[in-house]
Formats: sequence, structure tokens, C-alpha cells
Amino acid sequence: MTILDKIVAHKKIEVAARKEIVSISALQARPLFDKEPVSAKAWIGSPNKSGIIAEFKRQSPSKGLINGTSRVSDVAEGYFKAGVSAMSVLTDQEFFGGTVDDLLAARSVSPVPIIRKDFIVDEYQIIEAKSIGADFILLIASCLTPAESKQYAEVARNLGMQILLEVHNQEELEAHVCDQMDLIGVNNRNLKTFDVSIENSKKLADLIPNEFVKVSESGISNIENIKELKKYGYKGFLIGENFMKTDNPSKAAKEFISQL
Ligand SMILES: O=C(O)c1ccccc1NCC(=O)[C@H](O)[C@H](O)COP(=O)(O)O
Repeated sequence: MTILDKIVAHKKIEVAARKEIVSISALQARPLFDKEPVSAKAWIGSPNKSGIIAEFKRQSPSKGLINGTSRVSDVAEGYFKAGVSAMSVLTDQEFFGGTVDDLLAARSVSPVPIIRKDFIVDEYQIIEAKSIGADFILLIASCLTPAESKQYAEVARNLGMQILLEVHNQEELEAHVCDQMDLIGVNNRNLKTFDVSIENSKKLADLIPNEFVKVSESGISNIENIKELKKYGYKGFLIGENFMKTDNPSKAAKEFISQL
């Protein structure tokens, strides 16, 4: 069983339990449900912005504890002031130590597009994402069938949110890309070995149709990586650990962005 299999199995149980506690109509009644989402495609694809999607990540299966002290609201405000193009908030508790309250806290201090970074396996999570003020959602090809990817993307679109489709290889890309997606992310982390290599983004770049904003995800640790990835057409760069492993993630993001 891979780590992704374990995460997905746990997620299905978790979502079934949450549905029993908070109904869909209760989610739809929350004040943030009616907030107009900000366009991630516009912010991340803009040549006038940094393209950095800075993540709030306390822990991960590959690294264990990364940051047990930073407050999400401080980091979110700092990331915004540092000039990020978007923020990623991990809301998975079991494997990443995140919560939906983290996203709510980030939302309350930051106007940048915020992605609910989770393992979406049920429409309920998309409605929940809207109810906590997320602007876009992540769909991970390796957790879904192509039909599910398309169906969940339609649900998100109908709620005004955009979709970042994450792929690891050519097969996933060819099977899951469809008109309903907005941004295509190539994950540089091999989820079997946890090795990271930006070569994966380079390898798949030309296979991503031009209408999608290209995002490179994971293992980005220096400015040289960004310069290299830009040559391959990448506009978005998802960075978690490189900022979160420091005492002051938003200061690290500010220093990083100032060098772009
Ligand atoms: O980060 C992990 O260990 C991980 C394990 C299993 C599934 C997903 C995982 N990471 C999620 C992410 O997508 C990363 O948090 C994100 O791309 C940022 O990566 P990094 O900059 O390397 O922290």
C-alpha cells in the first residue's frame, strides 16, 4: 500500500464522518460560501506577479515535523506582504497536521487566491472548500479516475472556484486533462520514494496544452530552480518546506521573492 493509498483510505472515512456532523445545507449557509472567488489563473499567470504559491505546511509524510510553532495567520499575512501570487493551505489533519480552521485563519488576513490543499475524494469537500473561503481547489490525478476529475472540476466551476490538476507523469496528464481544468501542476515528488527532482516538470512541460497555466510543485529550494522552470513555460511555483522549515516562513518568502 502506497502512502497515497493510505491517505485516500483515511480520507474517505474522515469525510463520511464529517458529513454526519455538518450537512451540505449547513455548509451552504456559512457566510463565506457566498464570497466571490479570486482568479488563481489571473494572479499566478500574470507576468507582473511573482508566481510563487507559498504553502502553510506543519508536517508531511516525507519529512515529519517541519514547523510546530508558526501561526497560520502570521504566515498568511506575511506571505501576502512578501508578494506571493497565491497561498496553499493544507487542510488534511491526519498526515499534514492541518485543519479547515487554518484556511479560515489565512482567509481572514489575506486577499491572495487561496487553494484548499487536500486529497479530494468527494464532492462534499469541494462544497466545504467554498464554505471556508477557498478560491481554488487541488485535484490529484493519482487519487481519482478521469471521470471523477472531470466531475469534481465541474462541481468546483459551478461554485465559481478554479481547479489545479496535479499530475506525476504523462499517463496521468493525458488521461485527466480536460477543459474543466484551469491550472496544471506537475508534482516533482515521487510519492513512492519521496525523492524530488524538478526534472519531472521539465520532462512534462511540452505535453501541457498552452491554455492551462503551468505550475511546478514540490522540491523547489532556490532561485536557480525558478529560472530554469520558467524556460519551460512554468508560471506558478508551489513552495512549502523551503519556507516552512525556517523560524520565520514569511521572511524567507520575502527574501526569496526579492531575488526573482
Ligand atoms: O510532502 C509530502 O511528503 C507529501 C507526501 C504525500 C503526498 C503529498 C505530499 N506533499 C504535498 C505537496 O504537494 C507538497 O506539500 C507541495 O507540493 C510543496 O512541496 P515542498 O515545497 O517540497 O514542501
